Amino acid sequence: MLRSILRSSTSNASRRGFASGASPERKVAILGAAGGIGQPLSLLMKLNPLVTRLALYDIAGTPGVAADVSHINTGSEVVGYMGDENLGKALEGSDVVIIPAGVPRKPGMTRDDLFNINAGIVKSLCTAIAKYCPNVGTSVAQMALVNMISNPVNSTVPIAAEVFKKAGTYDEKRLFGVTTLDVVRAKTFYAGKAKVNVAEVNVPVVGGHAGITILPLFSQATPKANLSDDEIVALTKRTQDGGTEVVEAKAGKGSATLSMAYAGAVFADACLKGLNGAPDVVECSFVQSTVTELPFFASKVRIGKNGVDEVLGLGALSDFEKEGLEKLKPELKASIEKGIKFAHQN
Ligand SMILES: NC(=O)C1=CN([C@@H]2O[C@H](COP(=O)(O)OP(=O)(O)OC[C@H]3O[C@@H](n4cnc5c(N)ncnc54)[C@H](O)[C@@H]3O)[C@@H](O)[C@H]2O)C=CC1
Ligand SMILES: O=C([O-])CC(=O)C(=O)O
Repeated sequence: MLRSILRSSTSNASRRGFASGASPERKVAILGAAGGIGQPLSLLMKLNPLVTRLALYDIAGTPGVAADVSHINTGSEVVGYMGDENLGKALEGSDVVIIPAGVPRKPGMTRDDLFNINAGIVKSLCTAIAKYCPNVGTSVAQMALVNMISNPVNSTVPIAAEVFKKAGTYDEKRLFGVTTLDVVRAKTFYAGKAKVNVAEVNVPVVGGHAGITILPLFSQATPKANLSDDEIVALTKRTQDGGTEVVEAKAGKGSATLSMAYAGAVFADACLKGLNGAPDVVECSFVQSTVTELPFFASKVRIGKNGVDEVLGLGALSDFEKEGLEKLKPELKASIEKGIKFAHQN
């Protein structure tokens, strides 16, 4: 896996940076870098050759994580920042800001049960991003690409959007909810059931990032396989419950961290490639959208030099997927509205 990230990131085309002919300097900041996701994600971003500066921020523990990661003999410079007073320095000049800050679930909790704590954390971090991150090297102030991992993603992304709107820095092309782990799981589970090479599998996952709002489109999965309706129903449920499967297995010690760090690294790598002008960078992500009547929705997104180049449509859906789409809308709508309301009232 590590090799595949490295290989994909070190192809000659990526390293050349396409448009400029030289690999551009890229700063990545990780907020929540000392946590269960943050630490392995810091490691994976240190291995990414598209990164030249890595800023590791947390309220505690980052000096140790940064010292440790900084000894790895790859090209990027690593700096740890701890405490609110250093957040601005961590953020300044960032091209991509990844946010895995906040509390994880325990068995019996939903992602929405994290709202009360994580909404405030995300709001304060996004307020700082709006203040410190507009890149100043360009004629137009441009926000960093924000990769939101903190749950509940269905609400934290709308919160971020409202914070940026209030600050006058909102650019809908630059805000991404990270739903890559749903795709990673869908690929793994499909490959196992269909008995195909997992490295060749593609499965779009649309909707949101909680329970039934996670809608894998196995009818579009490639390579094609003749799976029964019952097998598709079971694969769909397992993908939707993938997070809970890990929460229960960890039995009170948190939620997915290692697979999430991998997924976060894949998504951040796609953002860096897009910024650098690589062609055809497409990943699923929860973004501002007109694909359905909901203001935010996860679907395939083409990422380019300014962030979202194009939000791709859903394509042909099976009857089972059409039903799943209608079923998820009320929950997703409520989660989005909850986030917006929180941002307005706090
Ligand atoms: N989008 C997705 O697919 C996934 C999202 N998650 C979510 O990611 C979040 C983090 O999960 P873990 O890393 O397992 O939790 P963790 O508790 O291990 O780490 C969270 C880190 O955030 C830090 N933190 C808290 N407040 C902060 C603030 N104001 N500024 C900066 N850092 C702050 C903590 O000090 C801690 O180091 C959770 O909300 C979890 O639900 C987890 C897995 C998948
Ligand atoms: O389930 C959780 O709480 C963490 C998460 O979002 C995931 O693993 O997909």
